Amino acid sequence: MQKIFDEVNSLDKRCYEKFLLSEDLLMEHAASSIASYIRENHSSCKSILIVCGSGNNGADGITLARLLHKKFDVKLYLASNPKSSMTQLQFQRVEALKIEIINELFEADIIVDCLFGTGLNKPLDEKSTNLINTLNSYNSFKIACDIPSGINNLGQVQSVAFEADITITMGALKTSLFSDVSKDYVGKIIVADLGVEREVYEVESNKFLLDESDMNLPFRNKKNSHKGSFGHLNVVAGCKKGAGIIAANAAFNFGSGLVSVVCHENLDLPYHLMQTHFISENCTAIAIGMGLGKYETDEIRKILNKNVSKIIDADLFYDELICEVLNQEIVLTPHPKEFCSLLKLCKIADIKVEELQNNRFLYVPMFSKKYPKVTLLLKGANVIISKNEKLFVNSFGSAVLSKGGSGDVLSGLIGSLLAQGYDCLDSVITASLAHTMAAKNYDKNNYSLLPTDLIEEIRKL
Ligand SMILES: NC(=O)C1=CN([C@@H]2O[C@H](COP(=O)(O)OP(=O)(O)OC[C@H]3O[C@@H](n4cnc5c(N)ncnc54)[C@H](O)[C@@H]3O)[C@@H](O)[C@H]2O)[C@@H](O)CC1
Ligand SMILES: Nc1ncnc2c1ncn2[C@@H]1O[C@H](COP(=O)(O)OP(=O)(O)O)[C@@H](O)[C@H]1O
Ligand SMILES: [K+]
Repeated sequence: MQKIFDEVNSLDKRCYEKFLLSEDLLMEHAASSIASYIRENHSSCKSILIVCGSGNNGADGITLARLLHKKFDVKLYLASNPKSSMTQLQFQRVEALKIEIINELFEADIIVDCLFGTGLNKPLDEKSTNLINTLNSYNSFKIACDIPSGINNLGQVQSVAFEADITITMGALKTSLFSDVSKDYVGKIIVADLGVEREVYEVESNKFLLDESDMNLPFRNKKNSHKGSFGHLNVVAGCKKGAGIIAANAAFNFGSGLVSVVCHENLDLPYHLMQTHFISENCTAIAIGMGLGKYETDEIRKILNKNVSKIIDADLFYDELICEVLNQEIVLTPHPKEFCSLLKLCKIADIKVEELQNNRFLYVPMFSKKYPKVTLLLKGANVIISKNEKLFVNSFGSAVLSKGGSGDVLSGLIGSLLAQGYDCLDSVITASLAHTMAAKNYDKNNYSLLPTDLIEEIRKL
């Protein structure tokens, strides 16, 4: 996993003070990383348009122009006059080189966006909005320097933002790159070193971006085993029985030794799933909430108080009963609307989905601070997983998963790992990664995935 930071100004400052690196040197490395990327990946491109603002993000762009001058046909567009001292210094250097400054935007082979970086501190004016809209309308290959212009430090986009194919971000990963909103703008993200290795530049952090290698699949290492060695998951099915059956199916395919669907009615289940009318005596984990609908409160309360691992999803986030179990070591997997209801029920905030989506990295820690024993997975384009003080982002998901039933598969995967003895956080991290990797491996198209296709891909991981 890789560290993520809410801000990096203090890390830049630490480089000046602790390692005696100058701002000029850091900037040279920033620009040099983009130059190397272009030389290595787009050597046959001809024209490069670098669009610069008045601050140090613009200064990165002006520096880049100097580095690429002559090797490529570089044109600089200055959206405003150089303001910061570094921008002015870099500008004097390109003036000495007589690099061409243009006043009209054009569809170059590559566009590098150096308009605003981490210094964006107010909404874009009409001129910047139009400029970014024009750049977005071009078919050029688009590179964002540090962060796509228009995304602020909270990962919000007020009007428009540069739609990058790749973001080359300076020094370390920033939280703002991983809001759900940002996902449509950042493209691929790579980190550029700023004169020291990343591990030297970075300090401690409690936020992490998950890598594929953080997925710890349930391989069966024990030779002397039987079905009971790999747990027994009980999936409680409610009025929308399909949800429970999908979850149960996902769980069985992810290694749980036994999976039973708990339902008062007799169900027509696939042969590998068992049915029980009440929670099994020997169950090692319970998945509940998916498609639950109306249920007898006392019965649910009894299930929620059973002393086994639990994953709670969907309808239970609208029921006050949930508040009774938030001091347990449990897993909760709400989508944004369900999380808003949960926040309201536990008196943390009364907000609309839009407010949550604009501030996911604010409300998730608020919840975890109040309920440190709960492992929370907030669904979304970039899934956020949080336990106690630590927060993890899974950015591998895609719109392939925007389908009814995708969340039920996820609940089943988490339940499966809980049943097999994983702790809550490990279950959620591995299940979430498996869920998104499986979706990534589905190669037909990005619209037709069925829960059964997703489960089929899980089988192949
Ligand atoms: N400090 C350092 O050592 C380094 C800084 N670097 C670059 O510096 C950037 C940060 O530079 P700055 O702090 O100068 O900030 P920016 O270059 O992001 O922009 C800030 C400037 O734009 C103005 N501004 C902010 N929002 C605006 C809006 N909506 N409309 C019009 N003007 C607006 C500000 O008043 C300020 O003049 C980073 O993103 C990174 O690209 C890198 O070169 C790495 C090293
Ligand atoms: N655009 C997207 N990018 C990444 N993941 C997505 C996207 N859309 C949906 N998902 C994932 O799909 C799942 C949907 O879950 P949910 O909304 O509970 O569906 P359901 O209840 O119908 O099963 C979540 O894990 C969510 O993170
Ligand atoms: K930028």
